[in-house]
Amino acid sequence: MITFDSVSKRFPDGTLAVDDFNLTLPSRTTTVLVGSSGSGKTTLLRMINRMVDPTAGSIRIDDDDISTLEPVKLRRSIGYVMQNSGLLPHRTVADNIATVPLLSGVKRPAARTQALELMDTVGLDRSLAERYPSQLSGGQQQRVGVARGLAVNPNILLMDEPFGAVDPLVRSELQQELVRIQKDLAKTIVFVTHDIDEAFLLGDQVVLLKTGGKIAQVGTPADILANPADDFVNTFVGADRGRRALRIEQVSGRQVVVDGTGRIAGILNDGTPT
Ligand SMILES: Nc1ncnc2c1ncn2[C@@H]1O[C@H](COP(=O)(O)OP(=O)(O)OP(=O)(O)O)[C@@H](O)[C@H]1O
Repeated sequence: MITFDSVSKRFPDGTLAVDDFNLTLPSRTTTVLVGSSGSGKTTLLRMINRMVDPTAGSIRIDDDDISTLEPVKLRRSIGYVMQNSGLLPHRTVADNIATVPLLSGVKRPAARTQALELMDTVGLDRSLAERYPSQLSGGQQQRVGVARGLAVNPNILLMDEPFGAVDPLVRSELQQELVRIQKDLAKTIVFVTHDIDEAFLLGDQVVLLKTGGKIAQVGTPADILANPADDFVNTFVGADRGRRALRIEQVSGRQVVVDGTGRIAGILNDGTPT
């Protein structure tokens, strides 16, 4: 469980990126932070692994106040996946995946074996192990990024717009893959996106943010769709716009999100124990 308790972040130039943020992120579920540009999503995410330290308040992981933990050690114990994958261009796929385990002292053969297993996990053919990032498609690069995030077998996986830069079809494949991986691995995932459809598809808990990290609404996708808190949420969710007029329907015993044209926009987590 990750707990934000009255957390604020003011950058040295005076920007108040996050203003008195309070939230609990339950373990083994996916929390999605969604909001427009500059609402503080990335700042909130980076405070969890101490890439950014708050100027007020505290963050706990289970019972540990993270300000008491050593930042490098903390960072290496938490998976981090970013947009544009952040892969090292002069290292092969296998070496990219094994970066953090190697830094943490895992021996090369063991790290390589594990990297190949992780390629299976994220749906990458092992024959790509010796390629360099520039020899992969954008979607394959993002899969390598996810594998690298999982390489330390973290309890927590932070994902900052990981699928933002790929085309819609590949994006949809990657989203479905993440749903599958999460069903198997049950990590505590914190996922940042601009895209409300992606948020509803992936989130057990969805947090809609306004400027300053102010929470407009937090809840399950079903809660937010059924009872948008105010006009801001309504507009963001697109409840009053044609194609995005999302509603929930039961199909074959599962809850699905259907858009204004009747197209299935996503499947909600059905809460089935894994
Ligand atoms: N290092 C910094 N120094 C000063 N201001 C910053 C810094 N990093 C972020 N900010 C500001 O803090 C606010 C929140 O930024 P943040 O990147 O957390 O938002 P975001 O919701 O992730 O935006 P985006 O979706 O565009 O990535 C913005 O006003 C941004 O300009």
